[in-house]
Amino acid sequence: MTLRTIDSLGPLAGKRVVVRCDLNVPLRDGIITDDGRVRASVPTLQALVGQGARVIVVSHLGRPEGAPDAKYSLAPVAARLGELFDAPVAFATDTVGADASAKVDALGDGEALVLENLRFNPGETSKNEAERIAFAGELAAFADAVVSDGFGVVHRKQASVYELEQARPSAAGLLIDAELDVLDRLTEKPERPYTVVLGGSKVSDKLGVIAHLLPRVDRLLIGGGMLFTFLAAQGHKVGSSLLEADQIETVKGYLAEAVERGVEIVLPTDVVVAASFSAEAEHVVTSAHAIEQTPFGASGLGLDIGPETSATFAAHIRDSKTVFWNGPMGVFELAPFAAGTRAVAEALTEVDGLSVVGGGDSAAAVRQLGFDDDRFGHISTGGGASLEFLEGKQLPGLEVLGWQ
Ligand SMILES: Nc1ncnc2c1ncn2[C@@H]1O[C@H](COP(=O)(O)OP(=O)(O)OP(=O)(O)O)[C@@H](O)[C@H]1O
Ligand SMILES: O=C(O)[C@H](O)COP(=O)(O)O
Repeated sequence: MTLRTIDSLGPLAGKRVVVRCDLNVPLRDGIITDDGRVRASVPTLQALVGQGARVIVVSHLGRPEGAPDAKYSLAPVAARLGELFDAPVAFATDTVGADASAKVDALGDGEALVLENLRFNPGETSKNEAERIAFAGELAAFADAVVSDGFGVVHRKQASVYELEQARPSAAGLLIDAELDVLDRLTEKPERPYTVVLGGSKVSDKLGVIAHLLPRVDRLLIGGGMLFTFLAAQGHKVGSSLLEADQIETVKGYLAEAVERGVEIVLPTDVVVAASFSAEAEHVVTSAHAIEQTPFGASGLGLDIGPETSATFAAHIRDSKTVFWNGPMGVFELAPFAAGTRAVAEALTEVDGLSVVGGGDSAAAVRQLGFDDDRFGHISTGGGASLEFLEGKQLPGLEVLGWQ
């Protein structure tokens, strides 16, 4: 089955439409450092406003713990949307409280309103279905119809992604549709060699994906925070680098399975190790097998892949016909640790085939490092979501929209 489209909702002029976007953008001191996800949301919102709908935008930002937390406010995002949009964009300081109700009531045809962060409410991410249904019901009270367009979050069974869509007539927005168009090409007979590059810091989320990718890909290149769990699985010490100690046995299993399947898992041979987590920190390039033998000993932190690894990864990428990359190779936000991410991005731009970058921070990284979007086949707004889609999993946020 294919996705239900906005047209299936009938005429929307004068109707209140709640639109679930993924406006989870990187912020530094309250300033948006990459507005890619906001820009990606605009076509759907503009189409709805253009029809005279009353548009109520909902999203999460970061991982607040079910209560208001000023550093995760969507206020800067609402302001940015206002700049990108040809219509006034209001902002409610709560999600389903008095301010939201008053502003929803005041919304005119063809106007837009952003509600405060969904995750300030415990019902959004609750493991308890009844609590999610109750919160979805409060959101649904604002809606005649629901449009789901937060591709980056479709892998989450959360109230606004799954239960809300069942509480009102719902359809997929233009972004989800466009994302699936490209990602489908990666699941249906990708041209080979097919390489997946994994990095980033959501290590436990992404390690789980590897088991499902092994039967599908030819090569996995491992960088970023997750590389240290692989090195530890090979018996190497990793100093104070990011490590998921409880995943070491699982990773040993992946390494063995990869050998059986003839899939190459390519691990770094050198890394950049720093004395502390700071742009000014003293740092050295060292063998990936001697991380604790730098002057920083066991307190050394691996913050990037080294130059030899960058060259190896770049060669594997250039030699592929299909490449999917999720997760920066290092802490690219700090200039001394951005080289690995830059090298991988550069190589992706040289792929003779389809190259896809997925993930909020990965997309932010390539733009921050000066690469134009059009140098890649596609920049997906979903990191974890794209990976789980590529695994061939049924994702809750797509299932409720009719996708099978
Ligand atoms: N060696 C490392 N140690 C610590 N953090 C790292 C390391 N390498 C990369 N990172 C961090 O990983 C973060 C991005 O990881 P993340 O898994 O969130 O990627 P993503 O592209 O945003 O995917 P998603 O959309 O799923 O969030 C960056 O902030 C970067 O600094
Ligand atoms: O950044 C993402 O991958 C999405 O916005 C989902 O965020 P989450 O991993 O906190 O659910």
